[in-house]
Amino acid sequence: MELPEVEDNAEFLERLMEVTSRSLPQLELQEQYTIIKELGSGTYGNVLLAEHRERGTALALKLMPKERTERRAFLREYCIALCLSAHAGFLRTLPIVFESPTHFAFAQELAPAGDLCAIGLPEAQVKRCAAQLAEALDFMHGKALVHRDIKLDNVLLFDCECRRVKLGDFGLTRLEGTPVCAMSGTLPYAPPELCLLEASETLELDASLDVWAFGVLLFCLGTGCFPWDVAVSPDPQFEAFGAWQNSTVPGEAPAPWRAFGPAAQEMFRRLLTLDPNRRSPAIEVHKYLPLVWLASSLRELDGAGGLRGQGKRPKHRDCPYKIGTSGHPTPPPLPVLERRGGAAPNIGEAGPPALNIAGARAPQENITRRPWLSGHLVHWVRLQLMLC
Ligand SMILES: Nc1ncnc2c1ncn2[C@@H]1O[C@H](COP(=O)(O)OP(=O)(O)OP(=O)(O)O)[C@@H](O)[C@H]1O
Repeated sequence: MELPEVEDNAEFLERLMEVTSRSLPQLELQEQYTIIKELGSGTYGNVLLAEHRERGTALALKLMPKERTERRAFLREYCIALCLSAHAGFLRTLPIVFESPTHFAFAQELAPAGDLCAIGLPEAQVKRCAAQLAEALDFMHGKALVHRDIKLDNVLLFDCECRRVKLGDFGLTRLEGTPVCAMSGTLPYAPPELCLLEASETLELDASLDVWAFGVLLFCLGTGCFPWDVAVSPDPQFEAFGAWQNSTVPGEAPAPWRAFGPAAQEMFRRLLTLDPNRRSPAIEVHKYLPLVWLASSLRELDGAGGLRGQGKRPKHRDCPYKIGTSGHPTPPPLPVLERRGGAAPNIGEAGPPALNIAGARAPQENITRRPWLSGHLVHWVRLQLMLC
């Protein structure tokens, strides 16, 4: 039996969410996993480091309180995360999903080096991040998905040299064309077209929104600072940048942008084009990888933890592990297991839905990938769709 033809991505997502919802185990807290510590928390929930009691496997468990989370929102985030797992640029989502009386939860692979908030990186590492994130964005944009929350906190590290970084957190991800209101997304990363929206207005989602946030993120990585507080007047940093962008013959770049050489300045002007219709695609960053990014006057600072410009600094964090003599990162020892707040939560294992969104663009070739759908996932999806 073939998978049914799917007319469009929205319909496919809806069906996948429906299938997942019907097979979602409802569990009391049992004795399957031990919660070790909190890895992070955000607006929508907590991410915990958990360990399977019998197998000893560690994973990241995203818990979303039911009192603040709509069932549909949880299902959407899980299904999109699972779909994007096919690409090496995204956190791998595991077929472990459940609801308890108080929470929704799903599991993802553990990113042992945390997120990208330890910023101010040497040029080589910034470029590594840029290359991998551009691939990831190209992949999801090719599937008409807009992440909407590109920021340092949502880039997860698998080593301290940024050889493997992945994008996570698909809580705000929607299909292109979805109308969104003002103030969705994180302020310093929000593009002007979003910042300028009136409360009564909506904007049709477009990949260019992620590209702008990607440009801001790369600036943060290179300098250790945000380029502005918010991308509208009268923010002085943004006004100076806007004037530079609008000038027909661009003169000297505003001060913070002089940390970069001409090639990187051109790249930033393309990623941060004020008109979203003329903004370059994220993948165009690849064109600039062979060129020097830092300004020649500042290159001696490279490798000393990055540059330090002016402006509002993103938070900093120490790298949780050292690079071993082999050149490979040495994972940190797991913390001593300790149970927090009584019984450890239990995690149910549901059959894994998987998603092959219609209209997929061929992925780029220069990055390791898992197959889009493995054999048993195809079998599982077929079974579920037969039962629909
Ligand atoms: N797989 C993982 N491995 C290690 N740490 C993780 C993992 N997933 C998330 N984290 C940590 O938990 C933090 C919060 O995760 P996440 O962004 O998914 O939560 P959120 O509630 O959706 O946050 P936000 O408010 O940004 O939307 C991340 O910034 C990161 O530090």
